[in-house]
Amino acid sequence: MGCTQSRIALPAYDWAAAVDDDKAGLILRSKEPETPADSASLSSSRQLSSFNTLPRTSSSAAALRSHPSSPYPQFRPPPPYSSLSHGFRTMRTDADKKPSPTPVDPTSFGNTDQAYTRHLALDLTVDFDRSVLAGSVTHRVRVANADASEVVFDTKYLVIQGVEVAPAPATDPAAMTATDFRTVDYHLAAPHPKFGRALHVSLGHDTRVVDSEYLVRIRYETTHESSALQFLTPEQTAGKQHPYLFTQCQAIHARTMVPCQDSPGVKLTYEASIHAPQPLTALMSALSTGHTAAAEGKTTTFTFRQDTAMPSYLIALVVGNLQGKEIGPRSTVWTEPEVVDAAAWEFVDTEKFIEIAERLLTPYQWGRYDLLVVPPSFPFGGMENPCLTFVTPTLLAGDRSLVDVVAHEISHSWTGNLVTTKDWTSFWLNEGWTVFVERKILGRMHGEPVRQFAAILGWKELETAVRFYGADHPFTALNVDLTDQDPDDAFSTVPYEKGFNLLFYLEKHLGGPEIFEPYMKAYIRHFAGQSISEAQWKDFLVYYFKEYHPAGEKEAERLLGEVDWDAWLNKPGMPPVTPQFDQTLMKDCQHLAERWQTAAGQKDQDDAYTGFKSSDLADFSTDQTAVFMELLLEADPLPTAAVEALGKTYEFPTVRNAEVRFRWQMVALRARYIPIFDAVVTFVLEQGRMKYIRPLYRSLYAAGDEGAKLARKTFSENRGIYHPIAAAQLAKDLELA
Ligand SMILES: CC/C=C\C/C=C\C[C@@H](O)/C=C/C=C/C=C\[C@@H](O)CCCC(=O)O
Ligand SMILES: [Zn+2]
Repeated sequence: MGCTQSRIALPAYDWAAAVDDDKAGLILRSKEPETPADSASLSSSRQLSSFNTLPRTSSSAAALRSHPSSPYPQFRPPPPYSSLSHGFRTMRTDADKKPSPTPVDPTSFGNTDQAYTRHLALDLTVDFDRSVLAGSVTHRVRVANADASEVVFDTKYLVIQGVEVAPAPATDPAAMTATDFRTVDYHLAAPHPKFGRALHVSLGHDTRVVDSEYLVRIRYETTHESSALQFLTPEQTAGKQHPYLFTQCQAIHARTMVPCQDSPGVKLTYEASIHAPQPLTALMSALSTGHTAAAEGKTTTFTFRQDTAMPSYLIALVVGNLQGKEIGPRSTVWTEPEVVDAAAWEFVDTEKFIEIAERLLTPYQWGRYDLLVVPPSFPFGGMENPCLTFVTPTLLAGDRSLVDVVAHEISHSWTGNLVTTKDWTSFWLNEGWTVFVERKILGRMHGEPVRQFAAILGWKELETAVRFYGADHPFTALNVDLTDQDPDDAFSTVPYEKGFNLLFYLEKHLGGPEIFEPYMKAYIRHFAGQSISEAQWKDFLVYYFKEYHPAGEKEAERLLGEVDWDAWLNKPGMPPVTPQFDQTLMKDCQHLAERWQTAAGQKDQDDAYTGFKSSDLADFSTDQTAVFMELLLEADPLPTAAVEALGKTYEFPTVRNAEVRFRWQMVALRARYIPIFDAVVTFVLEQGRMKYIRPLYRSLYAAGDEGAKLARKTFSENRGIYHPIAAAQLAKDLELA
């Protein structure tokens, strides 16, 4: 069953008032409430706040009022706070105030500098018999340029059936219906192999006025090629009784589900009516506003609203036999009934993560934070769909050891979903920031050595990626040229880990967490609701530290001047600075890996491995076991006897934890250990998370003739079980594309 929540509009935060209040001493003020709901939320939200951990420079008080030299004329910087009180609402994200249409996005045809979507309404029927979505989308389009004669949407693998346009009702900016729709000409451009077909819609009116708005209704259907959608047969689900559908729109698959300006530079709100066969439940990346069963008892209509502006890649839908179990005051975990208890147990710390993130950044903006455990073919660890994060069941380790992915997706509620990269060339702005916040959360939960150790594991994964591509490969730079490139092809751990390391380095270099954490809040507050470029990110960082660095502007300038920005942002390969991570948790991993390598070097000695005991790993965390195995993967391949001893000593062949199982199989494949092949095939057919299946298939493919044949055969015979995004990448990996 869908849940129903009403959304309370948040009062806008008034920086100027905050400055006055700050000077006066203690209280932060919001603007006068605009609605009774605002008033209700405001009365409970005026709170005292402790602050000013960061001394101001002498000029900063004046700067807070007006800052003519600022590259941000409207910017009134926040006072730095050491903590945020719960219930204190800082901002409202409002597409009206902060439209950020981009004139240019290398991966979108949207003419967003001319006309851009502010809101859209979906009305879709889920047809499991034909495996399509069918219905309409209505865009509320705002004219940004008086010369705009058309609006251009992205489409790929869609059947467009008709387009109508009407002037949007001016009296009600939220109204999505009009009586005077008229059919207009549209034109589908020739298909681009990666980006699909631009849909040109004539606005059809003689007078176009900047800021005027039109409703553009497009009737359409998806097709079997629509790569955002995976329809599962009942046999592919845990319950085996009902079909299932889920979507994955990042990076540029939203255009295969709905005609839209499919650029992260455009933020929109949305509403939806989804008609699904009974007894299935539909959920979206939005708040549920109810559901109604049709009179004839065959379908249920589920309705949704997302009132916080977000980019198209965050549109998400799931339809299946879903059951929810509450795991926190604003969180329910949704999954098939067969796994709901296990999922609720695994993710019990969700609320703690959200609260830590709120203290680090700003209050949670999206109302609900629900989790959906998707069937095993989900191609990623998690996807940060607002209000409803999608996660892979490979996180269900039974010991809560893999929930860092949930901390990661929660962090995206700020970095990525509130503050968004304006195009995919700076994907690291989403991911590097999110890994940074995720590890801050883990550090707050489990201590600084755990954060540092997670960073070491990340560094190892970055080294692996750079080794894989080659140190001069353009995909190993933070900024990637995506001209004529499908972002999926450029996707790797690099933006995650190199981006993290840039922020980790800056934090230390600029004076440590006491100085950097207030900047993190300021960054979110300043850019919330916007899509930004890397240049905007950097300008604000420089501006902030020159204004607020406790050692003064000159020292801040000196420190910032020492950063090799070009190497960090534009050069391929490993980062220009190698971080000194805390080694507390690393030493034991290193020691154990060295012992194995020494033993493996004594090739002819029968007793080379007798010194190893299962207790070697008894005190290791999952991350430590993973790093131990990463160290083995970095070194020369182990001899067969060592692989056998390793598996026997630590019982790796029976371990279910996906991170350990994956690395064990990688170590064995690296050694071309043929007895592992069956287990690898079992694992790659059990789940479709690309983090595991792509390296495993590639390694099997590289493990001699037998391995190569088996890899191709396994994939060819089972291609249908994989998500279209994963299947496309695997076909390339195995040279079958
Ligand atoms: C430089 C690359 C430019 C753009 C890439 C943008 C999107 C890539 C696309 O393939 C989608 C990625 C979605 C990722 C979702 C979740 C990840 O955080 C999961 C990471 C891997 C995992 O844990 O399974
Ligand atoms: Zn992420």
